[in-house]
Amino acid sequence: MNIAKVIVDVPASSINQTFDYYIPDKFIDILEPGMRVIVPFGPRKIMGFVVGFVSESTFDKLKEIVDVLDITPVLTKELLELGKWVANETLSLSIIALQAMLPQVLKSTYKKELVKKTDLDLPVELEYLFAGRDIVPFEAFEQSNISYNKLQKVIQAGDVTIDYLVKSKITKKQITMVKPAKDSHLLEEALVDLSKAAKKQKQLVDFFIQKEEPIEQKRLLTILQTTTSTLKTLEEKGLIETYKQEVFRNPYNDDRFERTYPLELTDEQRGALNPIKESIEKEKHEVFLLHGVTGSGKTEVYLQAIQEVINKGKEAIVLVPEISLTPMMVRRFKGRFGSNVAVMHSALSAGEKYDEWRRIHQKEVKVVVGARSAVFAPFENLGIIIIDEEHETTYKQEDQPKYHARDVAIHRAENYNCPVILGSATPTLESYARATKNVYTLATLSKRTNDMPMPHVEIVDMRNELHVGNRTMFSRKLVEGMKERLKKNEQIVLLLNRRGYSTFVMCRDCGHVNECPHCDIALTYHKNSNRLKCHYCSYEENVPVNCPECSSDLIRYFGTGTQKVEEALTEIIPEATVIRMDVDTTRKKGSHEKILKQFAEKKADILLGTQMIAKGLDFGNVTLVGVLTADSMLHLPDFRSSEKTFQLLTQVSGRAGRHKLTGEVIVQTYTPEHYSIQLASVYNFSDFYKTEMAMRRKFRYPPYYFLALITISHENKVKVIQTSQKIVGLLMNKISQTTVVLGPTPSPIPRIKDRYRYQCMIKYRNEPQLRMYLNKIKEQFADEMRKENLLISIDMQPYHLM
Ligand SMILES: Nc1ncnc2c1ncn2[C@@H]1O[C@H](COP(=O)(O)OP(=O)(O)OP(=O)(O)O)[C@@H](O)[C@H]1O
Ligand SMILES: [Zn+2]
Ligand SMILES: [Zn+2]
Repeated sequence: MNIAKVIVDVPASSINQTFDYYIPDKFIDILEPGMRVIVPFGPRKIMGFVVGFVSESTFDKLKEIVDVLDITPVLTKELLELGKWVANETLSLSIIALQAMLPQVLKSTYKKELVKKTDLDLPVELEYLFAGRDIVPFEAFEQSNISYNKLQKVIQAGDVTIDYLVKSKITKKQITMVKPAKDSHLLEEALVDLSKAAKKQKQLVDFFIQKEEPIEQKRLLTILQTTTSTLKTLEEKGLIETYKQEVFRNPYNDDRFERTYPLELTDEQRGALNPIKESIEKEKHEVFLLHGVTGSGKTEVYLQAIQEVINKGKEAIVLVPEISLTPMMVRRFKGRFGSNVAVMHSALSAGEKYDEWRRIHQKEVKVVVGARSAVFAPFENLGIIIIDEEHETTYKQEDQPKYHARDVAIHRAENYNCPVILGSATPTLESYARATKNVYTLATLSKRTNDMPMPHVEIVDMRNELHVGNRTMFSRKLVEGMKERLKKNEQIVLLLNRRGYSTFVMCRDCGHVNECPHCDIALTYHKNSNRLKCHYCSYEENVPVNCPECSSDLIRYFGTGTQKVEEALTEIIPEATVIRMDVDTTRKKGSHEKILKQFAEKKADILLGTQMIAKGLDFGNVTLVGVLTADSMLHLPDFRSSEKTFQLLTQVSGRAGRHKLTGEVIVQTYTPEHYSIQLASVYNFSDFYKTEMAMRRKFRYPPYYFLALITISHENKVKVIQTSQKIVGLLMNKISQTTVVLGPTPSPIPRIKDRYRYQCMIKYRNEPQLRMYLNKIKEQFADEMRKENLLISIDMQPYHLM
C-alpha cells in the first residue's frame, strides 16, 4: 500500500474529503495514520494528516508526499475517528476538527531538533549524527542518509525525542540553581571564619552543611528569608556556586503540593461513588449526573473514582471551567496524585502547553485536569471522564469546530466502555431531564460535608430603596451588613452581575421589562434607532415614554461597571479595602491567582468582581456575599437567562459560610418575585426545574426541542437578506411539519466589522436528515462563499445567541 489518504489544510467542499498521495520509499516503513505530512497542493505545499492507506487510487497523476512532520503519530486511531465524528456533528471541516485536538505548537510547522535522552550509546549512525552533542537540528538528520525507520525506533524506545522550537521567550525556561562549592567540612571551617554580624551568610552556609544538594535559588531565598546579595558575597568567597539550569516547563512545581489522602466518605458520598465504582469495575459505559449542593464534597467523589481508575491501570480526564482552574483546584488533584497529573490551561504558554500535552502523549501521566480542549487528551486507555460544573457554557466552543465538550466526552467514554461523571450544584435542564428519564444515573449530595446549613439568603427589593430616597447601588441592608462584617474582621464577596448591562430597558419604579409578545424574551434596546427589538423574531417597538405597567416615567437602560461600583463603595464605606476582580484586572497572566491570594491572606475586606468570582472560591473568613443586581442577566435575549440567573445565584451563595463561620447572602433585585430569584434563595432546584421546564415546553426550547442556528454574513446587506431567504426557502422544502424555522431576522449584533449579519433559528424534535440538508445547502453556496466572501455559519447547539 503505497498511497496515503490525507486530509489537507484547504477548505474542501465536502467535510470528509481526503486526497491521495504517493508515499516515497524513504517514508514507507514509518508512515502511520495520525502523522502529519507536507504535501503539494496546486502550487503550494501544505500540511495534512494521514488517515489511511490504499494500494490503488481512482485518481491518476498522483503527487508524492514531500515531508513527514512526525515520527510518531500525534493522533491516535481513536482520535482520528473522533475527529470525523466531531466534523460531522458540528458541520465543520475535518482538518479543523483534527487540529482542534492538538496543542498550538503542532498546528503549524515549527523548527524541530532531536534531543538525546540517554547516556548509553545509540545505533552507530545516530551516534555519528549526534557526534557527542545532546541536541542536533532535525535538518541534520534529513541531510544524513539515516533511515526514518531507525530514528523511529530510538524515539519509540524513549532514547531520543523531537522537540519543537517555539518562537516565544518563555519556551526555554531557565532557573538559577545554587549549590555548595566546597565539601561540608570545608564549609564548617568557613563558617567559623565568618564574622558574627554576617548572620544571613552564616545561615546560608549552615544550610548547605546540612544539605548538600543543589537547590533552586528562588526557593532558597524564601526558605532563608534573604536576598541575592547574600548569595553574591558567598559566591565571591568561593563557598557557593550558582548556575543556570534549563527546566522542563512543568508549570506547577509538584513538590509544592502537600500530599493528601482519601477522606472517610459521608453516607451520601458513598452512595454516589458506589455505582460509579461498579461501572469502572465492570467496564460499563454509563453517564452519572452528580447533583451536589455547593460544599457537598463532589471533588472528593471525583478523586476517589479516579483512584479506582488508576488502580486498574487506566487514565482519567477531568474537565473544569477555565476560570475554576485555579491553583487551589490544581492543588487538590496534584495533592492526591502528585506528578501523575498534567494540567492543560489556556494561561500556559504555547511551550508549556506542548510539554503537558507531551507528558500525556508519552503516557507519563495518568490524569489530566484541564479546560474544554483537554477532552481531546491523547490517552489510549481511558477509565473515566469527569466534567465539573457541567452547567458551564464555556464547555461549548464558539469557534469552529463548534463542539460541546460534554458530547465529546460521552462519545469517547462509549468507545472506552467507561463512565462519565457530570457534576454540578445546578445541573443544566438538559442533563437533569436526561437523569429523570434514566438516560443518566442521578446521584444526589444534599448536605454540606461540614453539616452547616446553606447560608441564609435575603432578597432586597431595590424599588423600595428608591422609594425611600436611596439612589445608590447599595441597599441599606447591604451597607449595614458590610459594616458589621468589617467590625468583626470578617470578609465580604460582592458580585456585580454585569453581563447584559445597558441592553435592556427597565422601569425603576416597578421593575417592568418590555418583552416580545411572541417569544417571551426581553426586548433589546437599540441605541441607534432608539427602538426595542426581539432577537428571535422580527418584532420591534418604540421605547415607551411611560411604563406600560405603572405609568412611571423612570424608564432607564442600564450601564455600570465594577470600577464605578468600587468608587461608590469607597464613598460609602471609606474604611474598607477593596480588591477588584474583572476582565480588566485579570488580563495579565497570573493576576487572577494573585488577587485570590491577596484576599485569602486577608489583605482586603471586600472582593468585588464579575461572574468570575462565583466559582470555586473557598475562603473560611467570608461570611457575607452580596449580589448587586441579580436581574441584569434575566432580561438578556436568551431563553436560558432564567436558568443562568438561578445557577449564578446558587453558585455565588455557595461561597459563604463554607467553614466554621455562618454565612449570609444579600441579593439585590428589581424583580424579587421572579421564580429564578425566589427559588435560588431557598435552594430549591427541583421546583426551579419544574417551572423552567414548563416554560421551555411552552415556548419550544431545549430540552424539548433541539436548536440549530444559521448565521449569514456579508458586506452587502441585500445579499445577506437574499441569501438568508433562499436558505429558509430551501429548508422549508425539506423539513417536517413539527419543525419551526424562525427568521430570517437580523442577528442581535446586526453588523460586525462592516459585515451585515442575519440569522435563522431552527427548532426541531426529530429531523434525522437535518445535518445532511444543511451540508447540502452549504455546498450550494460554496462558490459564493469562496469567491464572494459570503459566510454561512451553522451552530448545531447554539449557546451564544448573538
Ligand atoms: N468525606 C468528607 N469528610 C470531611 N470533609 C470532606 C469530605 N469530603 C469533602 N470534604 C471537604 O468538604 C469541603 C467541600 O468539598 P468540595 O469543595 O469538594 O465540595 P464541592 O461539592 O466540590 O463544592 P463546590 O460545588 O462549591 O465546588 C472541602 O473542604 C473538602 O475537603
Ligand atoms: Zn413601572
Ligand atoms: Zn420575538
